[in-house]
Amino acid sequence: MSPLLSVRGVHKTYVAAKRSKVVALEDVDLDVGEGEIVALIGPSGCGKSTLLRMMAGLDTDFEGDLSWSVPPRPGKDIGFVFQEPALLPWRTVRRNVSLGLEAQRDTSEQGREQVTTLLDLVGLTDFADSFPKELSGGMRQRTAIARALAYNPRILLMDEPFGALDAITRDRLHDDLLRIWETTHKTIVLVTHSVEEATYLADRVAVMSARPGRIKAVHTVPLSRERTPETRQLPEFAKFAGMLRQELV
Ligand SMILES: Nc1ncnc2c1ncn2[C@@H]1O[C@H](COP(=O)(O)OP(=O)(O)OP(=O)(O)O)[C@@H](O)[C@H]1O
Repeated sequence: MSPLLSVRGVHKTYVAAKRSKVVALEDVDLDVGEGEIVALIGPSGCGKSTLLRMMAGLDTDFEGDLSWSVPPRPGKDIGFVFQEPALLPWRTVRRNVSLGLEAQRDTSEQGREQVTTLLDLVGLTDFADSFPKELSGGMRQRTAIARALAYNPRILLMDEPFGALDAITRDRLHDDLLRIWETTHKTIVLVTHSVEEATYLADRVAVMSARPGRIKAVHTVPLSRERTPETRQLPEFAKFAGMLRQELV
């Protein structure tokens, strides 16, 4: 079966201040299968966010090919979650989540029900009428995840979505994301700095090397798809995370 997204021979050079050039990505190849969770890890500045932004269609100024089995419809098929949730402070949680639907002028009953279902899925039903300032960091990020899912994108691109959270909240959100995945089977590409996060969440982990960013290796996570807090205690978990850590040095 052909992958949902195929990245082939991608090069990206930024022209920075004073016309100095930064080669951010060099000869990057990567496949992302339908329904797969792929983690991108690598040292700071290796081009993870750059690659994700290309996948999102936010950066089209590069060499190489990025092809989709079914081309994504702009504003509909790609959901993006950033490290900072960037919610609109004057809108309630429900109205932040429904933002994408409103932008598409979707005022259907089905759209409203989808928002209600998502609020339930991310555990925010009781906070639907709260404003962002009344939420914890984890709740804000849950709102951002629900917002990205509201228009039912085919792929969810997440750029260090849990990086700003404390360890306990982060672990909880990992389980929330896996629960969402079990319900939706969304394709997810996740940028992270954490080898544990990559191991716990992903089917495959792409390890990138330092500048210029290249894909050094792509590993299949040797764990069953069903991940529970006990998974973190398994010897295979520690061994795989340890191997990733070694690859990053
Ligand atoms: N708009 C830009 N103009 C010039 N250089 C840029 C720009 N954006 C990124 N870069 C450079 O491209 C390289 C890759 O940046 P990118 O943000 O993709 O890395 P990253 O792996 O996501 O980093 P981090 O893990 O620290 O978030 C870095 O050297 C960065 O300085």
